[in-house]
Amino acid sequence: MSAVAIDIAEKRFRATAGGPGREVFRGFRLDVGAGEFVALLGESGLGKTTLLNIVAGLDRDYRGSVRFGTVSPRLGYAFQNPRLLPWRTVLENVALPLPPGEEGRRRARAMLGEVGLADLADAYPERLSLGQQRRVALARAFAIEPDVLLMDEPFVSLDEAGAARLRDLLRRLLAGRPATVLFVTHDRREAVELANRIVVLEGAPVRIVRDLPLALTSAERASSARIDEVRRALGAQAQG
Ligand SMILES: Nc1ncnc2c1ncn2[C@@H]1O[C@H](COP(=O)(O)OP(=O)(O)OP(=O)(O)O)[C@@H](O)[C@H]1O
Repeated sequence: MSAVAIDIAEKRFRATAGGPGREVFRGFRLDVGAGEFVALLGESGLGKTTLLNIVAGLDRDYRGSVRFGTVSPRLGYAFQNPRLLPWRTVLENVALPLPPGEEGRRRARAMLGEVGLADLADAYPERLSLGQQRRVALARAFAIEPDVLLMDEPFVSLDEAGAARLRDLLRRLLAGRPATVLFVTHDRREAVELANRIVVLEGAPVRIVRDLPLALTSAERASSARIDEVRRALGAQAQG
């Protein structure tokens, strides 16, 4: 049984005074197996965020269904923008999805330690660099020990070294707490380094044009030559 079975018969945004209506999905299906790390690649404005929002249950205005392999799965969501609450401390931001009280704060503190930000627990988000804010967002997404983790370009706008450090961190976090991951990116290198399945999307409406399983060893993932080879194999459809 799939961990996530997505079946979107139709999703459209209605026309508003500011713009035309748009059909984003029609007859779209994607099944994700338990423990898979699926990278979703596709052009800007295609519908990738909309897809994650539908899976997360944040957007219910569509025809179709999203089914999960477990009853009441825990969903973690790392948004494109870290979306930290500026009036809450770093610790309070990580504790947000946890039950209130001392146990939640203890878990949030432990997560902050795992992402290397224990020292900043009492700071406010405005003091943090973008890379640190993204670490906090990761800590918050992992704090609930998610069964399914949705990630929307979580490392965009960082320099290459910063993004590489966060990719390492994500791998370490997942090694400790395996989850099924849907990871949106524009970056083929990032997809090849992280994923064990790459799904290339085109549209509109969104359709799957490549669905590539990747069984790379960690040594192969660290090899630029091997990564370039897979990037080429992905073809011209994917950017990055
Ligand atoms: N609330 C909304 N109302 C109307 N149109 C919307 C709304 N949200 C998204 N859209 C439109 O739906 C399409 C898909 O948007 P979405 O944000 O899902 O794309 P995306 O693939 O995630 O893009 P990017 O890679 O740039 O983040 C876009 O054309 C967008 O303008």
